[in-house]
Amino acid sequence: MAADAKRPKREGDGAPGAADEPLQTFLRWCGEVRLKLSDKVYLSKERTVAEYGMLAKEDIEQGHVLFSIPRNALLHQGTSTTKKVLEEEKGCLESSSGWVPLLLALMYEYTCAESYWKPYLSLWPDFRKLDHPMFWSKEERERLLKGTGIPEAVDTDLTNIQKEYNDTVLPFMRSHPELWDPERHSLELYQSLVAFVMAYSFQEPVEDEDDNDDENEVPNPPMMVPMADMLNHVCNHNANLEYTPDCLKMVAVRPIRKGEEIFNTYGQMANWQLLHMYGFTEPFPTNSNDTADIKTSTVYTAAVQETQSEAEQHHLVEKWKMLCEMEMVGEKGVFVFGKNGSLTDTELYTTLKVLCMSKEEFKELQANEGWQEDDGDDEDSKMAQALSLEGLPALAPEWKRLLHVAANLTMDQYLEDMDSDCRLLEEPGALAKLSPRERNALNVRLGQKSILHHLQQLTQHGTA
Ligand SMILES: C[S@@+](CC[C@H](N)C(=O)[O-])C[C@H]1O[C@@H](n2cnc3c(N)ncnc32)[C@H](O)[C@@H]1O
Repeated sequence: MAADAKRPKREGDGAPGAADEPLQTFLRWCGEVRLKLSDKVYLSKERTVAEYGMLAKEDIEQGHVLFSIPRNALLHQGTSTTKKVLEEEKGCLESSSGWVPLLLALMYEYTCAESYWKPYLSLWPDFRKLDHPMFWSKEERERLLKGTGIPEAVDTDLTNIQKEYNDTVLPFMRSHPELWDPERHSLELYQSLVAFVMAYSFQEPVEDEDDNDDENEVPNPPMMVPMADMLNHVCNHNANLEYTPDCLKMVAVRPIRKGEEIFNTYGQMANWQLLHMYGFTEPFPTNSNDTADIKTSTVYTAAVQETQSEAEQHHLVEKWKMLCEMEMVGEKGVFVFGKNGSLTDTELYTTLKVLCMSKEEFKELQANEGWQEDDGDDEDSKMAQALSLEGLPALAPEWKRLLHVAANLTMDQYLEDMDSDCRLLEEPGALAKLSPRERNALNVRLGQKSILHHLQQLTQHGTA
């Protein structure tokens, strides 16, 4: 038909993604590096939640390997052209983040026309699409995100990025002018690559031979995993990355129907974490991993408010000191609440127990220099049960009261005006009028407020 003949060719006509040249180049490269993609899936920028994503061409059974990536296709400090200097001089590249070697490797590979990873990295010709709060103005962060914990986290990131670049990266680049040029490999590029690593990299879990939680375990450095990082995230994901000695495999964790998007998991992420690290949120209230924090110091403030006499206040100071020494609380510490209750049950349980002790009980605790460890697993499950949502109403009245006051203080201080936010959800079309940043901020705030609100309700009556 004439009309059809005149219709300009759109992406999506013919084979999926056929008109996307960078994607085609990437797929050819995947073949060359022996990255195997199942016939049952394809990459697309259409019908996905955000730019590139993967879709099912046909029904997929649980356990199906969607793709497998040989380890030599992974991009990290040990596979980059810069490997030798990064390895030989690793002592100069230590930093609190542990990301400097990967970032140096990425700066080189991203700007090198002959890079082995060029077809992969060319999928992102610039990083303007990354919209992490670190790229918002400070004023916008404060206005939209006050009280969520994000502005503080971003301030720390920006300070660290600048310091890391000036103190570690710049001197290293200057001593290797054959690989890096500070004019080209600027602070601006470095910051974009930090955001890229935040949102696109993977961290292989440390193999735990003894099967015990070793707090001193050194985490593996992050790495870039081509193809796996084209998958978007939802909490109710349908695929998962498995690590084997030869390759990494993305495996369907439940049956997936034709046309469905393949979703990986980036971990159990609350919306504030998703926004901070990935620049997006899941629409309220769909994120089952959402959380709200109460600062440990706010529980102390609540205890002070509830104290009647000077003598009791004096005891509180002593109790707090002991809790700090026990590392249950701290200046920057928080108690985390999820949709099913406290996620920091040991710390919260101990804090409430100590703060609500009688003078005699506390004296005894001081004399014993802390209490004897109870039977580990049993005690842990008792605490988790007590601080689950069902357990909260049955807590001792004074424990409940402390939690209630702390939740009120958090709500008052940081997350005012819940009603006006909620009204937005009810007004037809109101959400559509918001900018993506405003919508993301609203999802974070509503999630945190609803958890705190629930906590307020469950602890409302000072009696069991
Ligand atoms: C690992 S990448 C996934 C591939 C990405 N869609 C692309 O086109 O490059 C992570 C980024 O995808 C986007 N993303 C992932 N899951 C999302 C979701 N459920 N909703 C909105 N954006 C999402 C975010 O921008 C995030 O920073």
